[in-house]
Amino acid sequence: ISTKTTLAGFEFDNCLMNAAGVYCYDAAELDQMQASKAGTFVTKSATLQARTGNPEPRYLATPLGSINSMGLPNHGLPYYLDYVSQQQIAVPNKIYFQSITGFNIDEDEQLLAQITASDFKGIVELNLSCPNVPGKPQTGYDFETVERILTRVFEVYQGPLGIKLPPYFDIVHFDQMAAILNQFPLAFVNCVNSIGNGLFIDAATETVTIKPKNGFGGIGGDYLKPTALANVHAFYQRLKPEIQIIGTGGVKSGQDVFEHLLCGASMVQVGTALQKEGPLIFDRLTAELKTIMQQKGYTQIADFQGQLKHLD
Ligand SMILES: C=Cc1c(C(=O)O)[nH]c(=O)[nH]c1=O
Repeated sequence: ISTKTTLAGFEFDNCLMNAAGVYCYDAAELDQMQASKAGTFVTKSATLQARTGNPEPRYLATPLGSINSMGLPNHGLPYYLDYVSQQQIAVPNKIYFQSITGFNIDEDEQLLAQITASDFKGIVELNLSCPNVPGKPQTGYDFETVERILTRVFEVYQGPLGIKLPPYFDIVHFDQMAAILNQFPLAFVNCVNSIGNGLFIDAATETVTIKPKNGFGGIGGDYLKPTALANVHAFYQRLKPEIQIIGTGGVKSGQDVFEHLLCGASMVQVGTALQKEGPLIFDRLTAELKTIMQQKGYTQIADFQGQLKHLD
């Protein structure tokens, strides 16, 4: 039974990896991802300059998931390009993901120019959905800006590239966004980032639980899964077949992985549960997925990928 997958023309030994932002901030965390059963890793979204991020407390694990307002803390793009460059030598024949996010279209272009000038051979994940930079709107909810950014991106960058989207909650938005994305040679669309600006409070102390933005932060975990599956399936149904789907959101069991694949994902990312359990989670998720496949008589992901049945 194989859980390998293909994305952007590359084969990965396992269809599981981390979600950007989790276990990918520095070399120590990325080394743990590299040593895990994950098929590959994505770096923390990188900006032109290193950032310390928002004041703490800025992350809280909750019984059903997590809330975060990290504020894009990262070591800056050169740090991650150096790390991936080393890994491309240390562990060759493996493709890595570099997440990037600019604060405007010119910064996106500068980030991509740095990647082009480097020896990076992997896949770029352009984050259009960071909900936690005060005063910065969710690019993914501004359709005209998304179209403008993608037009510029594909004018300047020739390598494999996909985007990380926020969750959408309206069928019309799936239609409008898919119509925009189908114009571009995207390798993939990653659905979804956290649900922006949720609020988790402590009734005992009558207080919010994270400091930034008066306690408002991105929501992950169990709360997110139905929305994540809907976004995966909606874009799987609407996008041209050349644009694959990465499924992210609410994955903490082999069944959750199976559901994302059934909805149309080609790769599945793990965030909140990885943060809680650590990289050994990939051993457990892989084993649980294989058990489900075996019970159903499947030997490879292609046997069931995207084949969610509707009620006619
Ligand atoms: C890159 C910023 C993000 C952050 C963050 O750094 O606050 N948190 C998220 O849940 N999603 C993001 O995309």
